[in-house]
Amino acid sequence: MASSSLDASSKANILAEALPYIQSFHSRTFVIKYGGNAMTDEALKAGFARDIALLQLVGMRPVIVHGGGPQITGLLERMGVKSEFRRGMRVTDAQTLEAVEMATAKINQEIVGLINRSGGKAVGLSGQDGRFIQARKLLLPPEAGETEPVDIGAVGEIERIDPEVINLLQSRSFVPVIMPIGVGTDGEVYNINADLVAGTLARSLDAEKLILMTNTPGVLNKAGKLIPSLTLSEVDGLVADGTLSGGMLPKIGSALDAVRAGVKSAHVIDGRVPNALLLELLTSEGIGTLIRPDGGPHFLTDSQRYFGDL
Ligand SMILES: Nc1ncnc2c1ncn2[C@@H]1O[C@H](COP(=O)(O)OP(=O)(O)O)[C@@H](O)[C@H]1O
Ligand SMILES: CC(=O)N[C@@H](CCC(=O)OP(=O)(O)O)C(=O)O
Repeated sequence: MASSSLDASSKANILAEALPYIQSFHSRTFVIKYGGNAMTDEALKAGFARDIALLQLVGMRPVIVHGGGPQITGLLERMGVKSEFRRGMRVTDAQTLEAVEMATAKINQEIVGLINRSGGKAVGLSGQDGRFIQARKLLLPPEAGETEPVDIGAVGEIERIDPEVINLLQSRSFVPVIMPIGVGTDGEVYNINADLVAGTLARSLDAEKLILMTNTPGVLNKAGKLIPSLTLSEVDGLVADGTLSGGMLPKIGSALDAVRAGVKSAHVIDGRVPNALLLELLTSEGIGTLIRPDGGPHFLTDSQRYFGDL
């Protein structure tokens, strides 16, 4: 946010602008999804960790859910395995699941380490810890030409999130850093899209905001221009006319589910912008796309409907 080239008065103005946000967001929970596509650069990752440490130190309660899609794909390539996706979900056989666990665990510890080195207090966990992300096998509803639901292996959908372990960590001022792995009733391990974990978690924790950090300036219109603000009902049209596609669909589905469930707003922001989080949370401008309620018709009744609509 502040650059060393700024004079003292500009720096003071920036701090003064941040103050009301720091006051009103004190003790509030922010679920931040850190997408694999936003963490390609080491300096950016370190900057993200510093921003998280700063938010924690001023009394806010960030909770991080990270992805790792490109990193998982990279590891599989090195193992000589080609990645396959169905409707945005990775087809996950036993070998792929192993790679998902390895790659996401590595990212998890890297983020935890960077936050801790920046003066924050972070703890890494997967949905297996305390069984807090309870999942079941996801079967994709049949589309045109298909008669049966589609089985894509060990991919999970969330049955329930038990927020107890997160509440406990937050009560002791730790920042939870969560990898997108869920557990079934018999201990089966599931690979879950990280956007879906973040959206459900934001609902369970009654978060102030859900912030989705990715590799685009926000939600773009057909001409490629940033849409600064969207209401729930406006999103329907963007899905119907194909403006939103691919990785943006689970993101928007999660954002809408969260906002409909009472999270005050969701934001899609560009994680490649230095200090993107601070700009979004502590300045009047904000960046990216804000998604907010409108009292209009609801998009997506549940994640099943999202999968069915693809
Ligand atoms: N209307 C849209 N606006 C912005 N991005 C879009 C849109 N429709 C599709 N996308 C795609 O969604 C991608 C972000 O999702 P994804 O690749 O899954 O990122 P992440 O790893 O951060 O979850 C963008 O890079 C872009 O290719
Ligand atoms: C089921 C499924 O597709 N899971 C994702 C989990 C990681 C993820 O969501 O990473 P990003 O947020 O970086 O895309 C995967 O295997 O790629």
